[in-house]
Amino acid sequence: MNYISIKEINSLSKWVKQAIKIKKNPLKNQSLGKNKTLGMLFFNPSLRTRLSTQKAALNLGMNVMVMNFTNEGWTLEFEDGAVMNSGASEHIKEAAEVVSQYCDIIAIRAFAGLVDKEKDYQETVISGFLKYATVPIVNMESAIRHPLQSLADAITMEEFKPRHKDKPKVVLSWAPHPKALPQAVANSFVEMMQLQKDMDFVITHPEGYELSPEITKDCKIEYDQNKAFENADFVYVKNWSNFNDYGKVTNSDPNWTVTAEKMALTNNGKFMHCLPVRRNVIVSDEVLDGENSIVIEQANNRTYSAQLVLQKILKKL
Ligand SMILES: NCCC[C@H](NC(=O)CCC(=O)O)C(=O)O
Ligand SMILES: NC(=O)OP(=O)(O)O
Repeated sequence: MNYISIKEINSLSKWVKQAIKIKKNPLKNQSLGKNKTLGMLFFNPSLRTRLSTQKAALNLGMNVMVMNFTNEGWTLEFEDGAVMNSGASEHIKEAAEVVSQYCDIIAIRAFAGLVDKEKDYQETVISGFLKYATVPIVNMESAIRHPLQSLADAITMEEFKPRHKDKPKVVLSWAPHPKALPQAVANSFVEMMQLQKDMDFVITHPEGYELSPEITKDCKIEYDQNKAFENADFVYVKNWSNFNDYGKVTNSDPNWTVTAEKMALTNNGKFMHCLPVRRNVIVSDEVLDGENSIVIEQANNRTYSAQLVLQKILKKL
């Protein structure tokens, strides 16, 4: 079993219940991972993913090895048949096969390059590992998906959803950012929302900032952010760079920053963000530090989302 996309989940509600059970007693399965090794490979920075996934593995009694490819690994070649006479020192074929001999599970973080849309949307790095590794692969944010994040988001919404309402309203809102960021978090959030049975979902972003139509499919899009926020129970905020004008920042309108005035339009809505977040660019201090901000608990749930995934994989080894 691999965990590449939220689509690996057969029943989201069951997985969320199981994760909440793990959260109540995280050390219950400490012998499950005994003598098993998790290898975590990072091609980009991380705080939450690195520590929560490691913590999850330790809760299961696993050994953990972490490697940063950015400064410490050989530059990898991903193209079959490549003549390797320039930058890359090692082909993914050997690298993935070798790492598989040391690890029982390999977890990978490899962001989008945001230059070549086709390459990013083909998931070159994670697909290379899937092709050549001989052990299960876990996605710790790939070019286009961040499924450990969106599972943690689903856990968090279950914990904080209003009990009296049949169909909570959830808004995914774009917000400005000075750098070009990947679409992965937003994509996986959308895919997770498509698995939710009883929630109203709307995406809001400036015109021209549409996500991949293959991912958003039948999702409701509202270009008026204020309208989208009306009566929302959860406001999930994230910047992404332009998908059509690929990887470019074509809008940095500060009117899209989430402020207390905007949150006042919601149904006492909870503020969510995957973190790290740029204060007073994505969201005002007032909202982020306010009592309806659930970003810290959201980050806490990363441990239980990772632990559930590792637990399921370990049981199948
Ligand atoms: N893993 C959570 C988000 C990671 C990444 N954010 C960032 O790179 C923010 C960097 C900055 O704000 O400088 C993203 O958007 O996919
Ligand atoms: N949310 C998240 O994935 O955080 P890191 O990038 O710090 O791991």
